[in-house]
Amino acid sequence: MIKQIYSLIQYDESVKTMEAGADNIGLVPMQHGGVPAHRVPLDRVDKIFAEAKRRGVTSVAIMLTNDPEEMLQLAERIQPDILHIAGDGYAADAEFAKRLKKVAPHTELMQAVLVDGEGAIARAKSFAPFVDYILLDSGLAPDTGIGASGVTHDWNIDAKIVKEVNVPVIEAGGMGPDNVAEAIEKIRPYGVDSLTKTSIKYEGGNMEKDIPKVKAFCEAADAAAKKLGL
Ligand SMILES: O=C(O)c1ccccc1N[C@@H]1O[C@H](COP(=O)(O)O)[C@@H](O)[C@H]1O
Repeated sequence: MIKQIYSLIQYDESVKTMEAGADNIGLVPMQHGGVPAHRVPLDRVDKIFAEAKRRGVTSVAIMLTNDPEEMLQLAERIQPDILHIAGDGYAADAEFAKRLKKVAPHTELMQAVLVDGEGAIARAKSFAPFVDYILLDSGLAPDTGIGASGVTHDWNIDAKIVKEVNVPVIEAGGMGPDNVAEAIEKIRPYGVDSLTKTSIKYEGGNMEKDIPKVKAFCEAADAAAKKLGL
């Protein structure tokens, strides 16, 4: 079971998050869009992703800008393992996937799908022919895009998507140590993702990872997957 942990900001907390069991680490490289306090300067992104590579941890860069040209420039500059598109006004298409391969040949593509009703099933299916992963998430906010809501959505829809879409699915949205096992049992995803419930949030939008909670999340996910033989 892949455990994907967002949103890393500092180098030290990134190292501790990897040590706590994260398989994928996600962050917001400096760009137009997203929560300002979460944006990471590119020289620090390089340092964090180099350490991830050294440890065999997958690096994920989330795109909250709605400008595909800015996304491609960032992908070319950063060369993340996965580019995660989650803006409120632009979603990946086949042409974008082709262009991404040209500028970042080793970068895989992950598209966030807002699960706001049964219509999410058709949306997820429409991305499947050209993305490497689908991430199912909750909450759409102007400027900050799909996710970071800290709330769950209808897991029955997610379970249908996992069965019907032939692409690995990462489950996100309000996931934490308290509910990750239940989500895995119900949805049977390829991976699970957590931000809010494994972070300490401060006034003004600043936050840091809560390392004991990251560890508890990873352990609970692994135990649930083992129990189910996943
Ligand atoms: O990571 C961010 O800063 C971010 C900002 C804006 C939208 C999405 C973002 N991250 C993604 O949202 C999920 C779910 O968050 P939560 O656990 O419900 O709070 C997060 O893990 C990222 O995939």
